[in-house]
Amino acid sequence: GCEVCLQNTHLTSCYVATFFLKKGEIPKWLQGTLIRNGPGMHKIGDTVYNHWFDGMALLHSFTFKDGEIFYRSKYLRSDTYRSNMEANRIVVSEFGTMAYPDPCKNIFAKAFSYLSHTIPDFTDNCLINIIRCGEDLYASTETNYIRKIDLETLETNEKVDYRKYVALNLATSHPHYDTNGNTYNMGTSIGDKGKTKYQIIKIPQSKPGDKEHACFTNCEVICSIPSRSLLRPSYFHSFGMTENYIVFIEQPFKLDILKLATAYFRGVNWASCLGWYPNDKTYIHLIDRETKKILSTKYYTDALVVYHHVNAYEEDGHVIFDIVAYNDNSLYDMFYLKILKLDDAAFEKQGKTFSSPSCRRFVIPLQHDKNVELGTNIVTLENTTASALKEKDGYVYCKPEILFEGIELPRINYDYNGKKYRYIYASKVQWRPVPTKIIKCDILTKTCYEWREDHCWPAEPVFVRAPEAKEEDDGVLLSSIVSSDPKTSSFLLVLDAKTFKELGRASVTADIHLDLHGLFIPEK
Ligand SMILES: CC1=C(/C=C/C(C)=C/C=C/C(C)=C/C=O)C(C)(C)CCC1
Ligand SMILES: [Fe+2]
Repeated sequence: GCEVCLQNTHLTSCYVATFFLKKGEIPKWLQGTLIRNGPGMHKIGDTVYNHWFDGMALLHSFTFKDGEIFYRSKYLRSDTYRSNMEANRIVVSEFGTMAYPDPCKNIFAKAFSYLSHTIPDFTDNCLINIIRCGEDLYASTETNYIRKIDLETLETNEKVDYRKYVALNLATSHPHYDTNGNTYNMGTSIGDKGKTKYQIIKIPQSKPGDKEHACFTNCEVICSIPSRSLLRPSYFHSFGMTENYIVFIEQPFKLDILKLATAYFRGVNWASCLGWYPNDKTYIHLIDRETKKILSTKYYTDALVVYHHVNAYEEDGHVIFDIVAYNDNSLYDMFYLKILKLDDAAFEKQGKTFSSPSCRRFVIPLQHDKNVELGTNIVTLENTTASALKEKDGYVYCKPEILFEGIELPRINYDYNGKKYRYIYASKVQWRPVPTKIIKCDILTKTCYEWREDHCWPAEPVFVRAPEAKEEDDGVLLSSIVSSDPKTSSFLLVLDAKTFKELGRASVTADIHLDLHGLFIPEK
């Protein structure tokens, strides 16, 4: 293991391994590849990144074939990776680390040339997720770049720049998909004619005979939402989508564009351009997918920070959405490597506490009687304590119901995305950001199943539906488990999603890295 970032830094080339130790049974119907992404290298030459989200993207995959599992891992060959390797030091800036490409040249001359561009050229170190656009898979981060990858070999292909097709400087790593194969994503357009706006885009499915990148050339802006503040658009990591609406949360965790434009010059990292405004409101925007318009009612809630939407759906004239939210912005600070490295005692002593995530349900009434008195709760749905109080001037103050405490990296059976659903699969976090358990939460009964084992750090659990699934939880849950004990190896865990019983596991000879997100691609 690596003393800097708690994981191996030696996987510089393709690592292919067959699992050597299998316990239990992997269902024969499970055919396909789980492909995942996350930071894997935090030291290059003598230089070290500051933040866990800075590490060079390391792809890995678990291929299931007739009850056997094959493992493969490979660093994403981004332009960033190549430049860093060639220089044998960090030369491209990442979220938490500012880098200067050429130390021999005058830093100020460099800074001025960056300033003249306002928005600097961001990294293509796509370390967060794997997304599907058309027929192709891409590694993604939150800048304007995504990198096409090969599912089978994990090789890196071309770089796609969203800006060539739509006005987007940042885009999320958590798109949505519909059953026709279209992809929906959201991002931020900065400084285009002085107008900062959020954009919802639709990347259409591929059709036979399509040209290369047809899905991007045919990409369509569904809706533009003006930012409340031109110089401080809200930061966002994901969004929600129901059958008829898109849910966008404009939170008081904001990106300062002037700070961003001068960060090189000032020698500070991108992370320092994010600001938390606890006295501001959090605005909830609902966008009608049919009319492409934002609903005029001004729904809002108290200041919060959200990264992951869990799911959203409509019921009896309400939009219901579940998110994992925090009371402040401490999460990104917790992932500085100097904090992650601390042992429990030192962690406690450094004073900063980690705002614990909670899964919150918001219930938004789409219509209400115009004559109801101010202060009335206009939620008419039963079985929820979430409320929406009518206020003057078209404002509605929404108060969530807390569904579950201490969960992150939520996943669902994606067949139920946008629909009424019952189960959330997630990682359970206690008072440190590294998860120690996998959990299944039943929203209906408010009960949970948990899986844990000593020295095990489980990754985000991915649900895969069984072939003839009848119920929402008919399927398996896949999670790669990193062992924090050097004597035991890492493994892939297969749980029965219904009972949460272990079906099987397969240990790998290679070190598995702690990752972020991924996708299961069924065998065609
Ligand atoms: C490089 C870069 C960014 C990168 C953000 C990243 C890499 C965020 C990762 C978030 C994760 C992994 C959250 C998990 O919950 C910004 C700030 C968007 C804008 C400036 C340039
Ligand atoms: Fe995420």
